[in-house]
Amino acid sequence: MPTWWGRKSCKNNNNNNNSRGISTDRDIKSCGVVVVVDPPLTPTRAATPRCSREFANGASSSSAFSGFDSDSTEKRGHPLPRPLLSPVSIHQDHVSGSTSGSTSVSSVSSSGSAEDQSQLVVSRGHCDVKLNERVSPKLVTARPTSPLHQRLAGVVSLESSSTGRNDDGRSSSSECHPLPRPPTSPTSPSAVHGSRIGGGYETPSPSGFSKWKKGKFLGSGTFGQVYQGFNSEKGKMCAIKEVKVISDDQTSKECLKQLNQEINLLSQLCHPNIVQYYGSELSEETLSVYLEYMSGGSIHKLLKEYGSFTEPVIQNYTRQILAGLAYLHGRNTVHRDIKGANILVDPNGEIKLADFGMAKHVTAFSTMLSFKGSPYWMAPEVVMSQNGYTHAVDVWSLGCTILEMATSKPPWSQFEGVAAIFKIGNSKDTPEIPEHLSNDAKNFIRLCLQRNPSVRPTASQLLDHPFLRVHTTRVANISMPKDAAPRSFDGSFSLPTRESYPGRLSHDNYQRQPLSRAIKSPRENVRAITSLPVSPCSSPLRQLGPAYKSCFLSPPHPSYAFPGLDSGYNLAEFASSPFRMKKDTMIEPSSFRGQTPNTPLRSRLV
Ligand SMILES: Nc1ncnc2c1ncn2[C@@H]1O[C@H](COP(=O)(O)OP(=O)(O)OP(=O)(O)O)[C@@H](O)[C@H]1O
Repeated sequence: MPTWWGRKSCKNNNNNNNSRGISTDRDIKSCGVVVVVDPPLTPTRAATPRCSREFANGASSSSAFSGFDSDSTEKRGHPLPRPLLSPVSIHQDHVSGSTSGSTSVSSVSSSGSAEDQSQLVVSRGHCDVKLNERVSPKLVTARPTSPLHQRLAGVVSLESSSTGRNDDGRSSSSECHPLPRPPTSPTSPSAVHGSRIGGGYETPSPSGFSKWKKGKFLGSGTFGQVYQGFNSEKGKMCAIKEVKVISDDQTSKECLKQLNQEINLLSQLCHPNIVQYYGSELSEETLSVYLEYMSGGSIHKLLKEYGSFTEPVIQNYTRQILAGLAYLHGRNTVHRDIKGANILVDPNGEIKLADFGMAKHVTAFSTMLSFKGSPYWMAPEVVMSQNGYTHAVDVWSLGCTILEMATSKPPWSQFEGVAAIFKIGNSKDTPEIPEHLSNDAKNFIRLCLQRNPSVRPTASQLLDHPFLRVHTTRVANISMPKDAAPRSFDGSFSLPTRESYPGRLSHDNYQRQPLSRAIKSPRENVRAITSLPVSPCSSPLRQLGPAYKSCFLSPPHPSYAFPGLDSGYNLAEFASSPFRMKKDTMIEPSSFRGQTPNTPLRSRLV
């Protein structure tokens, strides 16, 4: 069994043995990066009764997105409507790699400074707080409007640097004044519960009673344990992600920071293909995050249990992953750790992106130089830490995840950690693509795995790819959520027309198809998608593809043909397309506009 399968065994495990074979700093430095091997976790103390408080999201701060990069958002303003406010903001580029999972790697930035700072900056609304002392519990209750849980702040013990400055150059302040509370969104789960949004901290029960009941253990991640959970007030299931709070343990601090980052980010997001955040609580010794429960577990787990997926399943999952990514990227956020283990599946085959501990907001002034994620899924530019990187890293990782779904293994899994990193970063090779996949699938994967990130298509563009465009709506009785359909820039649904892709109308593999009917409206497009027949082979685009030979052919559905649009993609044409992703456009303020889906917030209450 390849060593990469053994990754779980080294997470939060005292027998932390770095199963990926990433052995020494020296080895990795030789290929341009520094790998920090996990130290074993400090054994956790026995749990004490909960004295739970949900994080207040309510402290108002105009820099609600400051957790991504508060500096730039404050200076430039955020063109999107202000999202729900975040309790804790963390300058993530300075996340330590030192205690992350065995596959987490910290690189040397272009400036030559390793990003393994153990001292972190927490930004609290308007003021960045230098938190290097444990704050007394009395102080916590005296400042109920603060968005940051004071006790957590004390435990995480954060400070920016010895200079007292954040890495963005702004002074840290040890003062933080109470902020007015913002109006709450009626659609927000937290608002309804009155626990997190705008309500300040929930009054802790003297008995330590929590409405969230912890159930069976689901698994360990790099940053904590996950349990099944139950909301005793609402009677709904949830997943509980838990990290022990141990004030003097560096690993615990790192885990807390990652979890806070996840809270911060997830609380801003609402999309059918992104796991929903319900709330969080800090007990005496534990930070718990309550998330939408996905009973199917991860794609990684399904692959392990049932083997590789068939192409229609890959198609369906990929489409949903991309819908989530397009939404995320539309909010200028990069996931940075897309892989089977971080993509959850529900019993109906609905897919949700999870594990936002690595995610990062991209701003006009920052490109990312940190080296985070899982090596086998990492884009070359991440491995090489060259010139920063952008949303394209997720597209590369998606390509790797498709290969993972098709073969049960990530690309280059035959290589040990350092060799794999070298292969990704220093070779010209691209991962092997299985022969059994259709031409559409192969073409799609090749587009994702282009070494030059600037020619990789964006997630939104990939949603229009024939591999996904022609699809079944039901795979094993799976209904495709309408939000997983191609989403146009303004959040409405649309299918591509000749006008939208002027440069992509030919491909050797496909014949020009006759036009049948024009799609009249985005709504109609959605209906056209969701009412398609089940057979994946009915596509007119597949008539010359290998899938035809091995599948039962059903007649083409009229709505598969689009006016003036050929079926295929031409890699060269795509690369020269004006629609291809350019780094500059990723950070243009104008690109921020209109990408927030205009679907109403879903109320997912536990
Ligand atoms: N919302 C959820 N619903 C159901 N299971 C979940 C949920 N979130 C996580 N899990 C499961 O819990 C386990 C640990 O998840 P976690 O996200 O902590 O780590 P991971 O993604 O496996 O690894 P890493 O953190 O290193 O990326 C996984 O098996 C995952 O499938």
